[in-house]
Amino acid sequence: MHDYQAILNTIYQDTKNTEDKGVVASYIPELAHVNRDNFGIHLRTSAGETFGIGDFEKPFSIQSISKVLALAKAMSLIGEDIWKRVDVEPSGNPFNYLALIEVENGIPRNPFINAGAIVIADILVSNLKNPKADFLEYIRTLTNDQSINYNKEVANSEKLTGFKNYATANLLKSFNNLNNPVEEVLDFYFHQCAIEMTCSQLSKAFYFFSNKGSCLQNKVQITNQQVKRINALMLTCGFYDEAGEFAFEVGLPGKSGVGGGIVALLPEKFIITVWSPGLNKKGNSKLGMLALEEFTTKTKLSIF
Ligand SMILES: NC(=O)CC[C@H](N)C(=O)O
Repeated sequence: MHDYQAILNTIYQDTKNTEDKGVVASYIPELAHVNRDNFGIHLRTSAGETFGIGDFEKPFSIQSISKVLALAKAMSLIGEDIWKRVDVEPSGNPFNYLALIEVENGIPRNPFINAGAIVIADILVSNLKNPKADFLEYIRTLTNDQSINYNKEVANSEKLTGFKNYATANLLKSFNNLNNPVEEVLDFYFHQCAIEMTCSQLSKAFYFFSNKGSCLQNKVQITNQQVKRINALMLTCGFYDEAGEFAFEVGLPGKSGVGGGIVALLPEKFIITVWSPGLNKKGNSKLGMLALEEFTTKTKLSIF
């Protein structure tokens, strides 16, 4: 049995004073105000025990971490039909890379690069009655927490400056892989990314990926097979052109966001969430990667 609290404390102390903490994302202007010194780690075991250190109860912008929850919701709505519109291969390119869409005739490489996530957003806009309200409700149900909300300033900030995402959506539309108007899909996508959650709320939300598809309240959200697929995608595509490095150093399925959060999990064992807003060159949390590497090294708990 591991003493998780002691392990988290050690990792926090070891990592906190790293000199190069990376750079806070500023291409979404509203995110640039976040203090780079925030640092929190939270772990939830499958048995329901929880451990935390540092800023694990402070809300932050989950950004691309939301893409995993959006994919899970879309899979529960339309199942295997998703794969007619999005592929399941790692892209080896940055999350907002445009050229591949053109080369591959409008079928994004995977659901976690922006192009793929925008197609998933389109599926949710088509299949949810009140897309923004229903998606928020989904996350509140997964976590059993009504306090979770969108940060409208972050969503609007991205709407004003998200030229590359507009280009992506327009390109997808030109290949007939977007059924709804670009504005509507991106409004949903920017809100989805602008959800604010704490490390402990994210550990709760991702619980069903470590629990064969059943959430905290033991309600089945997606099938066991769908969970296997989503975890496989997190492992191969969750960190864009750094997915290999994350598997190599950490060895867990996981997902990052430019808000500086990373969630990773070991099926039927635990979910661990780290938040440190400074990013490395690939757009993944610098200290988050270091902390998770130390965690799986110390505990020897990885899928390998
Ligand atoms: N990697 C990320 O977290 C990117 C999400 C951000 N909303 C974007 O579309 O650019």
